[in-house]
Amino acid sequence: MNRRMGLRLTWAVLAGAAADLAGLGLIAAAAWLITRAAEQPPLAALSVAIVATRAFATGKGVFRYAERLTGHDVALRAQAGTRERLYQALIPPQRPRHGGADLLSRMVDDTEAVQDLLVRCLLPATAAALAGLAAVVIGLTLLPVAALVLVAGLVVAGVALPAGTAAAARRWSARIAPARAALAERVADLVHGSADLAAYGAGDRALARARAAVEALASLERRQARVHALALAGGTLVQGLTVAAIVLLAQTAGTDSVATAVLALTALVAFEPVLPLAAAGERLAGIMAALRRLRDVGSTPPAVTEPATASPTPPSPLTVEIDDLVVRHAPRVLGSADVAADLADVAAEPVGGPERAAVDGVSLTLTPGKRVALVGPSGAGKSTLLAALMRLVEPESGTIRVNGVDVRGLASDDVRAMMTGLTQDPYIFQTTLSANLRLAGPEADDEELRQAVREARLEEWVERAGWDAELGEDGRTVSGGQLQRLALARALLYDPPVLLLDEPAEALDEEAADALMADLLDVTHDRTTLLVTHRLKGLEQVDEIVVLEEGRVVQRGHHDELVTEPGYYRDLWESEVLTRR
Ligand SMILES: Nc1ncnc2c1ncn2[C@@H]1O[C@H](COP(=O)(O)OP(=O)(O)OP(=O)(O)O)[C@@H](O)[C@H]1O
Repeated sequence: MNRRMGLRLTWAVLAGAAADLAGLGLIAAAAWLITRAAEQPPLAALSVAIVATRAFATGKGVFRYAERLTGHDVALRAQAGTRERLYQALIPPQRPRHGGADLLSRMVDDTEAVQDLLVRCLLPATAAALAGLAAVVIGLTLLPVAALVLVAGLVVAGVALPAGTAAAARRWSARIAPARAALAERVADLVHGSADLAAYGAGDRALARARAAVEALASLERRQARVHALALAGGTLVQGLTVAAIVLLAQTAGTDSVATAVLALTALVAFEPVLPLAAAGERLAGIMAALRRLRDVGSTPPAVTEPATASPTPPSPLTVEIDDLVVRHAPRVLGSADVAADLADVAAEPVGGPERAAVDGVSLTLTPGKRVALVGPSGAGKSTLLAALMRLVEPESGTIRVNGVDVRGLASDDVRAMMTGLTQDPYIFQTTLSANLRLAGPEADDEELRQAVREARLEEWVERAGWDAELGEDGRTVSGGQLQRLALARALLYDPPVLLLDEPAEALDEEAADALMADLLDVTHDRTTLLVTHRLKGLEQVDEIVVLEEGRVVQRGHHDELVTEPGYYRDLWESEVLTRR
């Protein structure tokens, strides 16, 4: 927290405390005024109390307004700062530890916890402590033993009860968080899987499971609400007992009626800011869990380490040399990190043993204008190799050099400016078709856009739909083939010195895929390209074909050589030829 925030927070605390003190003063002055007035003294004897009562009444409103204004100002600023830091923590590619929904909840709910920490916990607790202190001082001046009773009551209601509610909330959240996560999963299944559930008549069963999850959560929440209500009732009981004890003590000590009234009413009012602390204690448990989750996102290490001082980007033309590269993915994490954080003690467990290397000693050279095709069965490590080239994963060993410069010495953004292209899961944004393309070329003119669209064989659709057609989130309003071609057009528009293409013909029908591959092999002529593909037709045009299996290069060469060698390539080629007949 910087100095200005600290200052704003101090003002908010002071305003809150002043409002509570004014409330206390108002009751003390009013109690004195009423009881003294009953004794019918001359009016002059009451004038100070009358003015004080008015001043306290006005002051209470003004200070409360000031507290709300400054308190919310400081809390909203703190929340905005937390959100900004979270965004910044998310910018560098990370190991995928949190899913989209989980991150969204951290972004929205957990950052609100920062606001609640200040507005609902820290400010009220400080103001309540100051008001309590003032009430005790008033008590000490009138009847010290009553002040002691007041201290005891305030400590029970303001410290013991909130500590109890915080502990209970921690225990309850350990039971409620998994129930809530289970319900969220059931609802997500119902929403996203509605078409499949309807197709197989499984809707009723899924609904019954969701209802059971609702019931389980509701039952836990009802029990938690009972504990909450008991705690609040306990606070009010302590308040009543304290006031009764003070009145009794005052009467036993023979205190006059004016002082007794002041003592009793001051004690009553001193509890006002203290009683909500039981609810604040309960909220505090959730807030601490949210802050832990935020820290967890902030502490997620970036997927790759940036150099302390980045080397300058080598000038084109570029030669990329991959030498004995080994890439191993981090073990997958069991369950939602969110739930794990809520349970606090349940550490996120890696599933299974250490992962086998996804890329295991691959060497490959891309000279300017050379086209290399990477083929291999699913899970062979093709996309992982592309991810290593784009600096999205850190290799375990081996090197990638561009014109002799190790990519680890370059800023990862600079590496991606040199080597990038079509990724395996392209994302289509909820905006117009042309804006989706311009993502890869904000400066591109209309002719460049049209050329990229032509090269990706997207012309017909663009003509039909129009450049301003609004596309749905994640490309939900476009077909799989259109989505793939749009992403390809993006890559072609960006036109990096080394073009990486991950299965460009994926999700297209045979004819469209053949046509796209033929065009692609045309447009990549003389472009340095690394092409991951499952289709072998046309690969006789590329300079080298590398066959990967279980992360290792098992065959490499030209199409004509590979179709004569027994192995994955020849088998795939034969089955492709057979299906084309
Ligand atoms: N983010 C990840 N975390 C952990 N393991 C991963 C991750 N991504 C891929 N893997 C694993 O690494 C191995 C190689 O995966 P990769 O996606 O590179 O294969 P691929 O050859 O591109 O497969 P496909 O042709 O199906 O796309 C697989 O065993 C896969 O399960």
